[in-house]
Amino acid sequence: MSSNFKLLVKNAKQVVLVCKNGERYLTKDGMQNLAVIENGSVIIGHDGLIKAVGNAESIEAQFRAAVFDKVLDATGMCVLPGLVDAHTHPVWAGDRVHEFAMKLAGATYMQVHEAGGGIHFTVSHTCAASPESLLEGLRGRLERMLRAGTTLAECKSGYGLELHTELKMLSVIEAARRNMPIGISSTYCGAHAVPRGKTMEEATEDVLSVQLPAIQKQIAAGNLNVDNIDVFCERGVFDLSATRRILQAGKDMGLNINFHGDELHPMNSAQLGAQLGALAISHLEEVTDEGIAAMATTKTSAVLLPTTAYILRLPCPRARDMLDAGVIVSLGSDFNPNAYCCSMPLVMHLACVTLQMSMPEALAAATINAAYALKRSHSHGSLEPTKQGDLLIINAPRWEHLIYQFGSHQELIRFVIIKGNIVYENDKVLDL
Ligand SMILES: N=CN[C@@H](CCC(=O)O)C(=O)O
Ligand SMILES: [Zn+2]
Repeated sequence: MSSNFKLLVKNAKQVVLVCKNGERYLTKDGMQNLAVIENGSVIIGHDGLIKAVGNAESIEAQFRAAVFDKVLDATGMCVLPGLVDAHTHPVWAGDRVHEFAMKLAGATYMQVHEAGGGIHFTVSHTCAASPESLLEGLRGRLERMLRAGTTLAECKSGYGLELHTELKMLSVIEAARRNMPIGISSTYCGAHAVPRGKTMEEATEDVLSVQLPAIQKQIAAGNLNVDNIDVFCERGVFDLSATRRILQAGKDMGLNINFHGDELHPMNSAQLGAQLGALAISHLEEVTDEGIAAMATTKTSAVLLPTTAYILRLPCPRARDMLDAGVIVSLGSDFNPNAYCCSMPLVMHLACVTLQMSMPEALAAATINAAYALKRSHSHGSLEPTKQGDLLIINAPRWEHLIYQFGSHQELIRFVIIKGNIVYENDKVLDL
């Protein structure tokens, strides 16, 4: 007999929907009061979409006669939406463990960068690497993210800074997008640093008249999907006017504006992003009150990256002020050779402890709001009928354990499911 549905996850102690009325993002009280069903079940169809989610008894009564390809009994466990990582740099060669030692000894991020290390070090290794080896590295990192519960990740280029290597990175991201189960939002970040030997003006011209047109051609030919445009808007990197020109050119090509701003110095990046209709701005450690107000008005998401302030010992972004102002706060791992963290559960933990977010706020920021920052919240970020069937099953009696037990996602996550398919199963999870 042919089955009616792909998957039934039944009898979970809690099913965290996050939201249940089709909200595209959450702010203020909405982030504090997440939708949670006690003793719930979820059904996913053959098309990979959620067909029903609700109280276990009523789902049982309603679908008594249905046939499922697979049934998972989640008794004693909790179901959460797949996590969304709104900011990563996962394509590169050459680690920077030696720089970690320098920074621990007192060097700042910009001192390392200006001495030819940092992004420049990664650029020289990435330029020299073959696409095959970059793809192998990317695959391992995305698998690590997936095992930590990430089912949709933003992935940036930006360690090429010239056309050939930027295209190589975007093609590697495209290959992962076509062949791996994890969802990917692809970002062109050719203006991640000013290449050695060039001025900012020359680098800006190269992005505008060489790189962007060539990328546009590849998109039109169906060889690449690129979703977002990014610039590192920072003193000594790209100033406000160069950032504006590049972001506007990307927007004119149909890309979403999603860029690095106000990280090390107040640059008025948030105000610029709001003026340009940016979907999201990342970092914001140095955002001003005016910047916060502008982002709240234009519904530009603030992608906060607690690993950056932690590892560089920077002042933390003012998450509470942003939340109180009604900014759509989301979270990302900022995975890169400077901040080697693939784990959104750990990022949520840091957000709670170092940014003073509550656990529901952190989960909303790592699901529906991160999906909003990638323009995917119509299909991702909550467990609601018609959305993609991406979820985690954790072996704990309350969902908050995923944040509370920091560094323990390997012990907690029992299943990761994407489009109703089990993409990771951990049968070593024991009752703790
Ligand atoms: N700040 C700029 N870009 C990255 C760091 C990239 C790197 O150091 O390689 C970030 O988001 O933290
Ligand atoms: Zn970054």
